[in-house]
Amino acid sequence: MIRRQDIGKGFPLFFLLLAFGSFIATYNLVAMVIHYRRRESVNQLRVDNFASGMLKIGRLRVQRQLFHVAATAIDAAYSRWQCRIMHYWSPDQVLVRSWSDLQINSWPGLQIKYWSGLHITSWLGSQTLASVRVISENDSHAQRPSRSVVPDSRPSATPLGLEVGEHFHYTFYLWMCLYIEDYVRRNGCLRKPSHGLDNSLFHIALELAKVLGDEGVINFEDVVHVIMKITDSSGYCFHVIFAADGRSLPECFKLFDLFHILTTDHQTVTRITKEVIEDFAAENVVYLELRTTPKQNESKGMTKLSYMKAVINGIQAVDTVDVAFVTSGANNLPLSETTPVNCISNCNKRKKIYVRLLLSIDRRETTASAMETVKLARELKDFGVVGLDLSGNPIVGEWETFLPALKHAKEIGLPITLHCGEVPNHKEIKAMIDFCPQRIGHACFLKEEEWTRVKVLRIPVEICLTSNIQMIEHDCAADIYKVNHPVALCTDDSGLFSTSLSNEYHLAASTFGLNKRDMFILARSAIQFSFADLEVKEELSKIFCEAEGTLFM
Ligand SMILES: CNc1ncnc2c1ncn2[C@@H]1O[C@H](COP(=O)(O)O)[C@@H](O)[C@H]1O
Repeated sequence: MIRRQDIGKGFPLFFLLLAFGSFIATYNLVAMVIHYRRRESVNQLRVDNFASGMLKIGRLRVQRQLFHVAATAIDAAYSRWQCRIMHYWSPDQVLVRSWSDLQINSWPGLQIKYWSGLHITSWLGSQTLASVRVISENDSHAQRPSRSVVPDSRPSATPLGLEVGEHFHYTFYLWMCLYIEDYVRRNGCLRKPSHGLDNSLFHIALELAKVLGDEGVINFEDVVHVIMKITDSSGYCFHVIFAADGRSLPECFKLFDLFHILTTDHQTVTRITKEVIEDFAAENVVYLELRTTPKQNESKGMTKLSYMKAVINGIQAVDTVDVAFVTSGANNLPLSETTPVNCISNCNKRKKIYVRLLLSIDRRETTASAMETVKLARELKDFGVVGLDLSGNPIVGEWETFLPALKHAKEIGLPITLHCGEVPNHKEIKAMIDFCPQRIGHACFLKEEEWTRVKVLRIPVEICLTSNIQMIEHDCAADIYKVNHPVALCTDDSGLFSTSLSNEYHLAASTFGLNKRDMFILARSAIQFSFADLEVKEELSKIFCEAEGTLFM
């Protein structure tokens, strides 16, 4: 028999549960409304087929600044519940190629099966997620399934992450909260998982780093953390892979050094170049200024010239889009094996991308080596090389070392862009501004008076929002944008920072408060600051003109 007293005792608990239930229901409702509002506003900016392409942001609904990968090692009810919600909220699941060849070495036995991007709204908050399926070998399936045994098909209609099929023992949830960066660098653009791990050079980087570690060339343990940014947390979330978060500047340069050891053979250089261009073209980028440091590597028979030939071969190897990179009169140049690739025919059917190259002088170089790069740039002027860049670890090297080469470049009419103010070295910042380069990049640590001079001299600024998060924090980027100072959005090292140009525009839209037309104008204005010749600039203007008609009819 239930006593009156007991009923009285149960009441507070009942109300508590009722209140909690109502809270969750209200939260979900509000989160859902906010999510769809956001989604609508982003969809207003959707310009997937935008001929000029720079603004393709439809797929980006990323609000957070960091990139996390959380992994569940169990097929618990909680995970299932989350998967259900993930599935429910993801009418537009995206399958990003098969990752089935990936083996993550630091997790022996795991093989990624597939990946898909999702959006989740729950009491945990509204987030963009992705699910990665991996296969374990550490179980009754002692043999690693061969490719044919593991079909590459996308998941069936069952909610993602729920089917614990023959080979599925783990479900990974990726809290994909990408963040922003800026201009394009070849090695920094090594493909990352989001582009398909079959091709991931990060994967190769790990493999090769292991080999080099075994050979005693590097200390594997030192670099593996930088490559994978491993963070071990307890419980069901046990890993973070390929995270872009928290990589410090010195770590970035450690990674660059590793890339250089790993990728500095002709074949890899060609491959990376091709992939970078394809990735940008896939984003509808119509003009790509790719910068790279010509490298010498005696053990591989590599000279700065042969390095550049490998880059040019990479440009030529692109077959998914038409690439225009060779200027007229190229036939007399020293690269006899390079055939000009241009897209005159079929342009309406195939995407076309203009690719131009900037040769970087690394801050570790000597004056003589910098001078060699300038001469090479002049030699390759008709092979898409349009200018020079000074980059590299900002705490290494002296401005005076590179000055003679840069002065020479100026004299022979090669445009120059400088990594300026990546660290607060005001003596150098002043000298760089006084040099009056055609553009500066990064500009994270400029003082008020330095900004004033940049503005007075109208030196265009390459804004790399992801890479230079300080520019957002200190409102510099928004400030210079608002006063109509010439700026160009760039990606810096898209692979390293897990970004894309679309992502940069998306970020700029939220940082600067841009609407679709503002973004269009911002993208178009970059034409004048590009180092392309007049002919290309006119072509680009035409593309934008056509796009304007389509976009703002
Ligand atoms: C964080 N922002 C940055 N600041 C300064 N230098 C950077 C950079 N990002 C890239 N590089 C420079 O570009 C090289 C990689 O491309 P390449 O091997 O030349 O194609 C790096 O080694 C570094 O020197």
